[in-house]
Amino acid sequence: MGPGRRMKKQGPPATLEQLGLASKSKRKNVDAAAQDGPTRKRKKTTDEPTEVAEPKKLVKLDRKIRQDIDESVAKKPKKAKKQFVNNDAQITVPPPMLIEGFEDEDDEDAPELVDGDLSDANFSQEEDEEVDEMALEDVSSGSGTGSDSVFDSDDPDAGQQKRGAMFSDDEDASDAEAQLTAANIEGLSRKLDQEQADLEADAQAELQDNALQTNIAADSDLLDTAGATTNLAPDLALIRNRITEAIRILSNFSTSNPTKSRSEYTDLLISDICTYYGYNEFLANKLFSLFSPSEAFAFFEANETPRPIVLRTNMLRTNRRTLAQSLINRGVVLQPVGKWSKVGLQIFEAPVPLGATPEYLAGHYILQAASSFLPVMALAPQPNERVLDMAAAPGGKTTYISALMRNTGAVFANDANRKRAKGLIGNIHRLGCKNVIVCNYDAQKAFPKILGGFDRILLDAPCSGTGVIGKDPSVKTSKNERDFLMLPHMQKQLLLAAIDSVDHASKTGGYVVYSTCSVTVDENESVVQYVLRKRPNVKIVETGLPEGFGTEAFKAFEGKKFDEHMNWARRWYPHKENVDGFFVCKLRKVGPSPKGAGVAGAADVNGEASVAINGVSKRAKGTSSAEESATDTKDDDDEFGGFDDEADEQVMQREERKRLRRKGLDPRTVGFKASGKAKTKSKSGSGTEEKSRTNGGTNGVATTVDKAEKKSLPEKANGEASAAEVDLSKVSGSTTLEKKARAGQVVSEKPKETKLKSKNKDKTETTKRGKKGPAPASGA
Ligand SMILES: C[S@@+](CC[C@H](N)C(=O)[O-])C[C@H]1O[C@@H](n2cnc3c(N)ncnc32)[C@H](O)[C@@H]1O
Repeated sequence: MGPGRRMKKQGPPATLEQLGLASKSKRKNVDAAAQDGPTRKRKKTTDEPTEVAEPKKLVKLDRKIRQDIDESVAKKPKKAKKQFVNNDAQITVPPPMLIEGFEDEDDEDAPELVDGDLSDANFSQEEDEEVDEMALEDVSSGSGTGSDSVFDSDDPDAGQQKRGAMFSDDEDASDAEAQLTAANIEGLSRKLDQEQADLEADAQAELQDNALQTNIAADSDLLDTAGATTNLAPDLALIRNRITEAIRILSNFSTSNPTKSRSEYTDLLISDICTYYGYNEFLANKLFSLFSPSEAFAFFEANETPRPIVLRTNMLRTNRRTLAQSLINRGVVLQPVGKWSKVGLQIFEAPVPLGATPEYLAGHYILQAASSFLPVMALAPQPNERVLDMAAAPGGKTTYISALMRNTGAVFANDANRKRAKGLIGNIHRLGCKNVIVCNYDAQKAFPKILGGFDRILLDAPCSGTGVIGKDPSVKTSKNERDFLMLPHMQKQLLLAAIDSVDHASKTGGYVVYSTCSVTVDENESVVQYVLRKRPNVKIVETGLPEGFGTEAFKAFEGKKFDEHMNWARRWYPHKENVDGFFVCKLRKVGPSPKGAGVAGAADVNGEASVAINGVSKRAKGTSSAEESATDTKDDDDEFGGFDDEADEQVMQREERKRLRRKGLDPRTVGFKASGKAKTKSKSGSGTEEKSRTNGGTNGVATTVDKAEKKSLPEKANGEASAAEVDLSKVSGSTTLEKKARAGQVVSEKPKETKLKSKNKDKTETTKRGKKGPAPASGA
């Protein structure tokens, strides 16, 4: 089997050497390894008999041509057969060799394979088959329900070309085709050439006809909008010339004697990009806006080919050197993916299906896009931690996390899509991950409500996939304006949930990594900026990835300014690093989330979701819940200092006055003091009566009223109702809209009957009191 499409077209991703990051001596080693591999492979490839490859090509021929072939075969089969030499005897398996370029440091991460580990690798055959079948089936099942519009950089289905390039289709070749001889092929080739020439001649004649009719053929101005697209089939060569010409002019606008305005050239360029590469106009505009014209061209060009195939060594089962050697023995041509990774191997040629080698089946590696190593490296999970992979299927990153933790601690691998969550299980088994718990929740709603207090969280968010167009060209036409409203909305919700679920007091962590395989600002910097605004207890930290690898994220975009440390987040592009487009941002939680954060951020985005009923801490990990509760009061003033306290106080006082009036009390007569009262309310954020007393309830009235209020609220199984109300004070610092929404929710938390009752009561009391004035305080 020859090199696949991507192997022929793509070079290796830029290594750190190319980025000027590696020492010269190490570079020599890598080069040596790279040279070694291809030489061996070439020998083997030329030795292989050609009849293995040829029938496969012919599978695609149409029926008429097949008939021709059959006829031809019938006429002279024997003569042709003679021309073949059976080279089987000459095929040699390269002897085991020690490969260079795999520094000893590779082994640093290799676990000591103790008996237990090995026994894992040695499943009984039956068990092996079962698990592998499941893994292969699940992994190839692709994006399932609910996530059809979202992308996974490692989804094997998203890259069908990849499979095409790596897996033999020989089984499909029919018997008749298998009998083809070289002579037939030669004849067929001549026939096809002739047909092709005829077709071209016809097309040319047709073009000339059209040109005569429309009188546009001899347009000398390349950048005239007519010409290339007026015909039924666009003249792609002309359009490409126009694209390069427009880029040349736009790149040196002042000196290139333009005949049109800059925006006209830009419009024409984008329109041509749509025609030439097949993007919808909305997406072409969005992507074009990220780059200079010439860089945009490079980006669109790079999207025309998939990225190189990369596999990740599973350090739970083996080490990279051993794995590389085994695969080289099978004729695979490979080299380390770059200095930035100790576990990645880039594949140049593979005469065997990489998804079915004994090493694959034994879980020694997983096929995984190089860029999808990056979020896990940034997350840097530590042994014995408690980690959540919030959107985990099919598990490329989960299993890497598990390996970095050396099978200790606990990794919760969640995915909202049930089918995909099941697929996770196959990979987890195959790779021998014993510290992973798979769950199937909508992370927007579930975390931290059901589980929180994690040391680290990875949110590899569902996204539009604009970074993986090379793998899935359907993105070019399927993503529209609506997607870029819906997806960021979901991403914001998920990221808020992640932040609220991590333990800021974790001794080893307290980190959230946000990543997408999209390059749009809406799904990346804007999402991070949004959560920074909503959660001032979070800050951006450096990813810890090698310097100079990737591009700094935007600090400003189209007039919007982002956080001063947004440049610590990183972007990767197909045209720059030859990896899938990717975004990684690492966040550190430095204080507890607001009380109202139990159902993360739900209120502010859609304005109607419920206020957090329960705080993070109540169900979070034992210690952290206590710690969060304990630090709540302490940290309120410092950690949430960025909140607009004054505005909050006004809202709270207004609410308090309303509440007193509903109770038939006159705020003035019960000693309601605007600021003091608000403070009392704020400090009662823990939801406990005691707390509101000790935290400076100005007088007994506040506590009494709280009690009365509690009674009027519906009893919830876990006594959460009152927490819902007091949460309001903790969710300060949000926008006016959000506050309004939240204020509304607090009210709507109460059952209608209660409101009605309360209204009636007000009425009754007012009637009773008449104009005599408000009821005395003691009546409360
Ligand atoms: C980019 S893929 C994750 C790829 C995965 N991290 C890996 O490396 O193998 C995004 C995943 O998010 C899941 N997803 C979408 N919406 C979700 C939600 N609300 N909660 C949890 N998972 C969700 C999708 O089913 C999809 O599997």
